[in-house]
Amino acid sequence: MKTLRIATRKSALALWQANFVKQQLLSHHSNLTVELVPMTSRGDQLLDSPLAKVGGKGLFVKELENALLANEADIAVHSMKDVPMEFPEGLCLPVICEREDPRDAFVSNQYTTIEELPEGAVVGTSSLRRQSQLLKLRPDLTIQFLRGNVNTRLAKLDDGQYDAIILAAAGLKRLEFADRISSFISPEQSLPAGGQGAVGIECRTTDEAIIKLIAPLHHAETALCVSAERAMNRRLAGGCQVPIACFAQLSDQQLAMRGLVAEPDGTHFITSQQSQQVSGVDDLQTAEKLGVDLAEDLLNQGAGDILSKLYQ
Ligand SMILES: NCc1[nH]cc(CCC(=O)O)c1CC(=O)O
Repeated sequence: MKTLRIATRKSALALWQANFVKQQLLSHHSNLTVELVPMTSRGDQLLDSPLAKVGGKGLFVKELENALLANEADIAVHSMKDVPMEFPEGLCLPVICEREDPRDAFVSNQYTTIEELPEGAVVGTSSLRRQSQLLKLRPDLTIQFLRGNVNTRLAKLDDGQYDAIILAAAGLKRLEFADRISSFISPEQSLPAGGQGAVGIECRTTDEAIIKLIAPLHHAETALCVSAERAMNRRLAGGCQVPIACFAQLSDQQLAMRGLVAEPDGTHFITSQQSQQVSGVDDLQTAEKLGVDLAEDLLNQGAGDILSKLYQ
């Protein structure tokens, strides 16, 4: 076939992910040529306002989806955590690659762990999910707004504006900043966002040849876990940046999942934990049911009240 065009955002992490997909494709198809089509998303332009206020996470994928629909690119590479629950007509996401470390990471130039931070220390994050879980552990901390790509956030930490910041371990590892990680935060202390650490590939639904071409990059176990997580988010309508967290893991045909909805100030937490036997890594139906059941358990415990207050 002709050159395969990959739509990508221009941030270092997005380019890393697009190049990763490119290299994987080249290793499976020796005669293929692949080209990146870098573009700026609205999410990248509006770096000074909280994502929830500027329209949620669809902002990172919309421009790339428009490029696919306009046939200016053939596939788009996304962080699954930024991908909304519904796809525009004509597009699908048939491939989810193997997950990198799903945990949040604590990054500081002076302190090793959250526990070690002095009373009233300033921690940078703009994620209500991270904020609520930090404040639950340490109600004395001051959470300060921090957005921008991974490199910008590290530079702001080094500027001395924060005592520590929280970032996804996956992004730091991929950009070779693993040495900046002071400690990994366990999922029990900071439950990740659905899809965190996983990269997905979106394309046109009718492009059968392309769907076949990218199929070898699919990692069924990751897709199973991420499907459960996305099903929970969809049931909670957790499209925007809200304090919703979940994490699914497969071991011996048993898919185990934890989920939570929290008050941003960390005073009220609703959590649920469930598991389901799956028939295999392709048992997406059971995975999605697990996600929905978990969401319904959270709603039965009152998660709807927290969420509707936030959406107002
Ligand atoms: N919201 C931005 C975003 N989207 C994906 C990642 C990290 C990498 C990943 O989850 O795959 C990040 C940065 C962060 O949360 O620190």
